[in-house]
Amino acid sequence: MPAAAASSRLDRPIVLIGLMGVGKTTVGRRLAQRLGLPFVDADEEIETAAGMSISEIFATFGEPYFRDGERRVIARLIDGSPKVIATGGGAFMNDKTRALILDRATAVWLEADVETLVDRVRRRNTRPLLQGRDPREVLRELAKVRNPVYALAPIHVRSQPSPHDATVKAILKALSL
Ligand SMILES: Nc1ncnc2c1ncn2[C@@H]1O[C@H](COP(=O)(O)OP(=O)(O)O)[C@@H](O)[C@H]1O
Ligand SMILES: O=C(O)C1=C[C@@H](OP(=O)(O)O)[C@@H](O)[C@H](O)C1
Ligand SMILES: [Mg+2]
Repeated sequence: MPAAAASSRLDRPIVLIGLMGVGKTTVGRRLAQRLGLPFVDADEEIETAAGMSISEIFATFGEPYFRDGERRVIARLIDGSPKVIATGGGAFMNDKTRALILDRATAVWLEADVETLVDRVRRRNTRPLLQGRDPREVLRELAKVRNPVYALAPIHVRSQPSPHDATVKAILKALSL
């Protein structure tokens, strides 16, 4: 791609979407470093704004309240200035949030098979949707419902096995950067 077209990719925020454990937060941070752009994790922003963890928000106010806060936070983050934004796995499922991302950002769907995700979510057991349930079963169900919606993103990248930098490289290639 010509340099001008490639750099226009960076005029808008890059937004990572995909299932829990695929690497949006960790890979997003490294991608931002590599591009010299700010990095923001939407879940962390929500936690800071609420003064509570995601689990506490779900337990105290319920998922619909969280989704509304998530939509408002992402709307604020997509302010046009170039940056890398990692979303939580459910953000792109909200019609308004998705419309906003597709309209004002470059959405990158990071995908991995369910067995890889199960292995990765084991490392941090704070995700409320996985509490008290078999993660494999939940992730299989979510993949079935969500993957066709994630597929609306213009860019699709398979998460590579460690090191994370291989995934960063795959994203840069897909973005022609
Ligand atoms: N490409 C990768 N290879 C190996 N482990 C990874 C990779 N990407 C992410 N991980 C690991 O998987 C776990 C979940 O990653 P995280 O960034 O929190 O995912 P998400 O934000 O999509 O839920 C973390 O322990 C992270 O280090
Ligand atoms: O898939 C989801 O609905 C969720 C994913 C989580 O973020 P990660 O995808 O970063 O784990 C977090 O937003 C919340 O637990 C809900
Ligand atoms: Mg995350």
